[in-house]
Amino acid sequence: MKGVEEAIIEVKDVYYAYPGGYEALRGVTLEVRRGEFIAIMGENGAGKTTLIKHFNGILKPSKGTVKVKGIDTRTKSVAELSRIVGIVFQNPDHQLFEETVYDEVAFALRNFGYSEDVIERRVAWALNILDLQRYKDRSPYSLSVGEKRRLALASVLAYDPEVLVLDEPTAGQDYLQKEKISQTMNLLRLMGKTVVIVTHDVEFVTSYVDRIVVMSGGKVIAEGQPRKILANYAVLRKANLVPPQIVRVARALYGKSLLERYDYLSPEELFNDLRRIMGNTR
Ligand SMILES: Nc1ncnc2c1ncn2[C@@H]1O[C@H](COP(=O)(O)OP(=O)(O)OP(=O)(O)O)[C@@H](O)[C@H]1O
Repeated sequence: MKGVEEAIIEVKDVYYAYPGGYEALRGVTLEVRRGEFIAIMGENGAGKTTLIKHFNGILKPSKGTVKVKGIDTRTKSVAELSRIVGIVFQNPDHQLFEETVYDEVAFALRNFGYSEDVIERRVAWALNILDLQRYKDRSPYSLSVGEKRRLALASVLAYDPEVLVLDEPTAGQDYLQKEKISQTMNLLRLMGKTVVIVTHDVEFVTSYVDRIVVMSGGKVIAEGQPRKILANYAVLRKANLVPPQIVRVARALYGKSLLERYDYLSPEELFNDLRRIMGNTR
């Protein structure tokens, strides 16, 4: 897909030092293309959250540039950029302000001046998708952590930004709710959205992303298709990531040297390949 879609976010040689002086980004260059799903992975403290905070201008680079739809983020307010790039942060408590779940999801829509009937439809749609409709009259603070995280996602989904950035979307979700998040990913794909997911969840990314960007020590240390990155033990080790189960099975079967050749991402791929090798067509 390289070179075909236009870049919607362009990060060019960005350095960022927090006020205390700690340099959390040390020369990051990255392009996110329209309609692409990418995962940013890396060990704790690698700089992932610091990087995504540059996407809607909460943080501005100390050096280098970040452009959103060709516009330098230094020239726009966070409110303006947030209409294009909606971020769902790791800690939902920082994003919930309203008295009811309904009002929480309606908040941005009211700010953007939508009519009440459009707001009502959009809120119901987003709450349904994330299995929160039954809580619509409750206080956001009465929800569990997993529910609060889904509520923060519903709020961003409802106002329909072009790019959605999700920081650890599957953390704290049980199996069923993880499925809800997965369905939401499929929906976003159908809607042609651009999605950036920050995650440590190697199993989750195998199904949803076109490209993985691996960060370590404030730098991008590798990027590429999931099947290449997730079979690269050296990169994964550097980023404190455990390879997906299927990669571990393939390594146990074929050994380290053949892992590049047998870069399965699902049990079905491995099974079909085994059938092919064994000549079993039943
Ligand atoms: N407000 C701050 N002031 C000073 N240093 C900070 C601040 N916020 C983050 N840092 C530091 O910057 C580095 C990068 O942090 P960041 O939150 O971007 O990492 P991360 O890759 O998102 O980690 P995690 O996987 O734990 O969420 C860390 O060493 C962190 O301690």
